[in-house]
Amino acid sequence: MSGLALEVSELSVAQGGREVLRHIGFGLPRGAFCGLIGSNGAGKTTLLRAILGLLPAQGRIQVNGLVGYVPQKIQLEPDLPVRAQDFVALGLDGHKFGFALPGAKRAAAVEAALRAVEAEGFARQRVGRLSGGQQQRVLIAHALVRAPDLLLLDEPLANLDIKAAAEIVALLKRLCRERGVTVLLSAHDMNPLLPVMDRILYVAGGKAICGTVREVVRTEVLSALYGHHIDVIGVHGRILVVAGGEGHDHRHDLVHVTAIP
Ligand SMILES: Nc1ncnc2c1ncn2[C@@H]1O[C@H](COP(=O)(O)OP(=O)(O)OP(=O)(O)O)[C@@H](O)[C@H]1O
Repeated sequence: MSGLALEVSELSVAQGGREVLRHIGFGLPRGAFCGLIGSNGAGKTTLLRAILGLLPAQGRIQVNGLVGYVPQKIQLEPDLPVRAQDFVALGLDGHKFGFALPGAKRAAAVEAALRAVEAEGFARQRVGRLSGGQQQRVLIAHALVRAPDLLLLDEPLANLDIKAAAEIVALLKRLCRERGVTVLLSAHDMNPLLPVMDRILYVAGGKAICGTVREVVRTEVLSALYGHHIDVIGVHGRILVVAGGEGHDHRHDLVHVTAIP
């Protein structure tokens, strides 16, 4: 059996008639924590949706196991009469499961997923009334309840404060370590992920490069990816990735990084 949880080669994906990703390829080892990093519009959501088979794509995508997905920006109404534990149980009813689990097994699966994200304490509260960080835990438990091998998360740290984001990152890292789950998590800021990333998958200009942070976050590597000069600069214990060049749109190209491990 392959030691890879996900293998992608020669993948091209178009959105609205435009090729957003062009001939990208990478592999993720089982149990790896991989940050999918890129500016807004770089194609992170497109890649995750292609892996899920939700978008037509050219090339090869092989997922070795079951996939769980935490989509971007779910809005949960405060008055939605659904408790956190009920929401997690809905994860068992996905069309791919095909049959209903008996009650006791169902309850045990929900309980295990809630425990994995340390959400037992608010399991009986209405999901729409939980804090952003608590809701994110419930969304992860919803994706975890079928015990996926590969967990895809689309910008799960957006809208969280630094502490809540760090807690989510730590619990995801624990899932990698203790359960061998492979995590692919998209973010426009790699900063909060630096302490945990085994791999970084950096997307820019329709291309992608995958490796360790040390291998990828380098002036020459990112310059080649962007197709113009990039500086990776250390400032006050942080590292800035700065894109320059005449006629280039600078708005999204400053990425703050605390340290290269
Ligand atoms: N349904 C669609 N129809 C047409 N173009 C689309 C569609 N969805 C996305 N795009 C375009 O594809 C490109 C990649 O979008 P995508 O959402 O994958 O980027 P992203 O890296 O996830 O960015 P963000 O962080 O802003 O979500 C963008 O230029 C976007 O405008």
